[in-house]
Amino acid sequence: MATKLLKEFTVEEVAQHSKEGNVWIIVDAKVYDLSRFANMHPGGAAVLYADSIAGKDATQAFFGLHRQEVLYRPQYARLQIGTVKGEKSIIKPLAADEVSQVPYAEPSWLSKGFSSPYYTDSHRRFQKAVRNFVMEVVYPDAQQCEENGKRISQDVVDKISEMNITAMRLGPGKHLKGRTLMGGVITPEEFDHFHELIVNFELARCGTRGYMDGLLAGGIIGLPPVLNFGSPELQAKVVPEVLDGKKFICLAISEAFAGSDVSGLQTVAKKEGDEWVITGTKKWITNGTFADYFTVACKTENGFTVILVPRSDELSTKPIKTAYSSTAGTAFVSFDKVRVPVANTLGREGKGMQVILSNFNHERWMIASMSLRMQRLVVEECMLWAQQRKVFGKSLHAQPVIRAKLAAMMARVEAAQNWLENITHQMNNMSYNEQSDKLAGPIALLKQFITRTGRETAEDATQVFGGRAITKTGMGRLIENVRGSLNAAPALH
Ligand code: HEM
Repeated sequence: MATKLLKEFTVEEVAQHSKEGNVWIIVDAKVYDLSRFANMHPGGAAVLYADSIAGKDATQAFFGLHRQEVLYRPQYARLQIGTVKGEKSIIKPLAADEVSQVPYAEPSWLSKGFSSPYYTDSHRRFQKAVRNFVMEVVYPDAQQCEENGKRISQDVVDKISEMNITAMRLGPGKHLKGRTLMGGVITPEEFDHFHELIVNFELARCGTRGYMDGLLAGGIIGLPPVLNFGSPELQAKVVPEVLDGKKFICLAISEAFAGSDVSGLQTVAKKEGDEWVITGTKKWITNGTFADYFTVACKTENGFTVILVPRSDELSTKPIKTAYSSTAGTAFVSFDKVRVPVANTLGREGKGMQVILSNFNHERWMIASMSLRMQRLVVEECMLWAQQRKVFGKSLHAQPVIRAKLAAMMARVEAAQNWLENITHQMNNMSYNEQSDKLAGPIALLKQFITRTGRETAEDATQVFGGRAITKTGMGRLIENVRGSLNAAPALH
């Protein structure tokens, strides 16, 4: 709504409208006519007729109870009928690519006056482009799917494929060759693991944990074995289909019989001529409900073998209800004598454990980075809420107990960020094999640390937000959503 076209009212004029059926209020120098809305107000009509609210400046009361974005939703924005004469609004919505001014809401390299040895102009250009894209294209879909549990919309898949976001989430490498990244804002040759970290961070800012996995996370962990261990023919067919968003792939390792104990897997592949015949089940398979390909760890005669299995009549998936939104597409997968060519073997027969373990590094690094960015989002939410919310006559922010919690949250994200950036720098300077050899330990420790700090941050945020931290709407919406994933970030397969 263009503010300048609206009428100006004096405070006295607004005060004339303070009764049931005729109630105006002021919020941040804007005048709202709530006469007809009152009966539909989610917080009830009565609160709007209170002497301290009706016909008055209700800015403080409003921001003590609502998210700022409430006022930007079209159905509420149109309740504004004017502005207050001689007063100016202070609160402005952030532009899509704008950096938050809330302390510690952004990694320090994005904050004014800070420098970093890791990020160049290329990363800065790239970060702006990715944030803009995520806020405009991904964020709205994320909010919707998180709520209704539907899988990511194909329109968003097409757009992220056009930007080559799925390809970039696999890290730097040959799969980027000839691809235009974020409309050409950087070249494939420039792209490194810090660019990739930026993609993970910006996506995680959607603050929707189910959708984050639904956002083709299955492919981020399911495609690398094809890229690194598949035959050239298999790669030529499968990689473009997946990176262009035409087909979906997931990683199928965990079973009801064996989760983290990979060596306990019971899905069996038996060779018959030039085919594998696969029988067994897989559980907790992220994106499995809509995947076209399954990167499957199987027990074979001489150890473990990883095999690429296309969906077929003998392969069935059913959704598993989990703690987070079903938009993630978490599946139980059954293989009933599924036949696939031996040419679909990824890596050497009997050497599947190497394929599985080398894949874990990148997966853990990705999960750690997304979890950390969500923790920073929680810091931002808590800081905003602590400023807005008044209790015992002062803002939450002025209460020592709350300040101590905020400080602890900030210290944790800063510590983890520094460690993560150091490891990312090592990844930039090591080959895939060197990373497998040298970084398995550091990355596993980092993930353990970040998921642990997530738990502590979730607990602190719950105390800061009180009962709101367990409601799916309103002020505590984000805290409620991320609580589960911060509490525990298991593997995705
Ligand atoms: C432009 C005016 C207003 C609009 C558009 C509006 C809209 C909303 C919405 C959408 C909610 C649901 C929760 C959320 O999404 O944040 C809500 C809740 C609520 N609103 Fe308002 N509201 C307005 C003004 C006020 C005012 C002036 C008060 C004053 C006391 C108030 C008190 C409440 C309360 C108590 C709740 C329930 C909060 C909770 O459960 O935590 N609202 N309002």
